[in-house]
Amino acid sequence: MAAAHSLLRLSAPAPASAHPPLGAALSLLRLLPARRPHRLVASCSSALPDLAAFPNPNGLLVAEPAEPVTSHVATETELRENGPRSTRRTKLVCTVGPATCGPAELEALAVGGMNVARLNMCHGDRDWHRKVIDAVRRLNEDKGYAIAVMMDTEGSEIHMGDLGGAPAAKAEDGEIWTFSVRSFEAPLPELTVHVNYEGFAEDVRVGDDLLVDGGMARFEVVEKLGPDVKCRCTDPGLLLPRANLTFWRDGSVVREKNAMLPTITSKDWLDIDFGIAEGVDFIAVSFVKSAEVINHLKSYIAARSRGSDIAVIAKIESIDSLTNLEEIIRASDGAMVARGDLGAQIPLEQVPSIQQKIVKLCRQLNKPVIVASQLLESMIEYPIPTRAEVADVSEAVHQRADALMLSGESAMGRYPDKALSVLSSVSLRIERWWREEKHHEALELDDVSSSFSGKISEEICISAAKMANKLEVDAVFVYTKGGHMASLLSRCRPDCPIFAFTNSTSVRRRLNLQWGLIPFRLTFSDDMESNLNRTFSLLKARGMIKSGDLVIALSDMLQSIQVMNVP
Ligand SMILES: Nc1ncnc2c1ncn2[C@@H]1O[C@H](COP(=O)(O)OP(=O)(O)O)[C@@H](O)[C@H]1O
Ligand SMILES: C=C(OP(=O)(O)O)C(=O)O
Ligand SMILES: [K+]
Ligand SMILES: [Mg+2]
Repeated sequence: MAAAHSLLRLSAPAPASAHPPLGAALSLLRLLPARRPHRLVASCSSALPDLAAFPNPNGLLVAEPAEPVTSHVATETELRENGPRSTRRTKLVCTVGPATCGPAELEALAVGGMNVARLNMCHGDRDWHRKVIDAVRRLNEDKGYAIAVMMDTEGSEIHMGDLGGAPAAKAEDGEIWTFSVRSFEAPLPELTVHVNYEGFAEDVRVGDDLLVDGGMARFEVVEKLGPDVKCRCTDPGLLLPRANLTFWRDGSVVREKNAMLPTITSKDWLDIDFGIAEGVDFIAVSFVKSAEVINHLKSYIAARSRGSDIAVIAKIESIDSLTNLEEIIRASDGAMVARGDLGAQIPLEQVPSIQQKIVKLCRQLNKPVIVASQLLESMIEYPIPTRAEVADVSEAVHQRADALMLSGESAMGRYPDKALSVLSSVSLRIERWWREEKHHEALELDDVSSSFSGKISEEICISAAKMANKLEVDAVFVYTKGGHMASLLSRCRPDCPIFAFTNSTSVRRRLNLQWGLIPFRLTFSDDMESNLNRTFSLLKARGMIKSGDLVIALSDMLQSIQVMNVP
């Protein structure tokens, strides 16, 4: 194919004096690889088999939409109320559980700004999960939301059994409890709990500390009797059904044979099949230890789900993952700082610095990152958070994480909507503070792409983000087929909303997790003029932009940047 030059066009229909920083933007343009040849995508017709495509007067193929642009009710309301520059950039993930699985409760989360609904396969059966997925899809279709679904695998952690149906059990100081790998009929014998992991009695030693839920109750191993391990309670506390167990020796977590447990169990594979069949958007893999398991799952998904591209999120919560962090994140489509289990596997005081490291690494590698667990733990019971929780949420927003997650707060807490609204308002406030302080240029980003054309997209996005900040534009529009250009732009964290248009429904839902992106599914062409006009009218009709707004438009087909006022 003949090499063409990058299309680089800067059109400023308003007088330059109306935008004094324009000169600065022009100087930025010199950074762009405008003189380097690269391939120009000729036509998008082959990517639109379901559409009637016909030549327009310019000889370019224009596709008529087979379905209308998808709307974002919550975002539209935010945009109208706050103006485009001050919409929330940090995305919100809510774990759905008994407190929020009804249609009305789910809708309340949608109204509150939930971007992704998370299903934890540790709990509930597949029928229950199917009903929730259906309810989310119905909300999207009937009420115009764009909520993605994330399935989170159970993995092979060591946990207690169901307590024979009891809601909880209290362990008192000095009591001797039996932790046993034997199965029991309900009701369980007194002071006895079942442990799900066969090798448990072999792995522990007399003198080890046994922590329930990372320390909510603590025991010391005093005697081993075949399958039974006798333990003395040293920190009294409440034992909850299926509570997580870790045992510690000389100040670190013990991983004997349990280090050999598979990351994805046979039950997880069945759940994954279920997730593929139900068309979930993300699969979050618990207790990832290496990149191999991610690569394996990605090829499995590619072989089973033709076309629909499910993103794989690595949960960083196992001590073993910390030595392979970069390799794991490179292999994944995103990561989660799963502080619940992470904090039970490493000393708690190490969690904050590891969180910061993972968030930074993900941004360097252009992967979305979720900060999860106990952000607003006290709101499971109380209508307001602690000051310390607000500071924790602020820190995650300040670190520019893509998303924040609620667990028990939304799954089984008393105030799921209030917890979500705290995440939303703290995000907005911290983002505004960041903007006022003009912090956006802080992080220097290394190259992520290995291909030349990828590097061009990267440079375009970096320049567009700098221009957006300097010119204080109202929005960036990005037209992207596979979503890559949108994520590269989100990675630069520009100080304005990013409207991302893609041909693919699954790409659109995936983009929902990424910082600052407001994704739409829309069939578009190589003719930027027509794309712009159509999207301007659509967003104007929805009150999301207005005539005179200054915007930047990018396209990954033309690898172009345009600056213009909305007509
Ligand atoms: N699908 C569900 N069915 C019942 N309870 C759930 C469900 N999902 C979550 N929960 C409840 O919410 C709590 C917090 O959720 P999460 O943090 O995701 O799980 P875990 O505590 O197992 O790590 C769980 O301990 C459980 O009590
Ligand atoms: C998010 C986490 O995983 P789960 O809730 O599945 O234990 C965590 O451990 O922080
Ligand atoms: K899980
Ligand atoms: Mg976990």
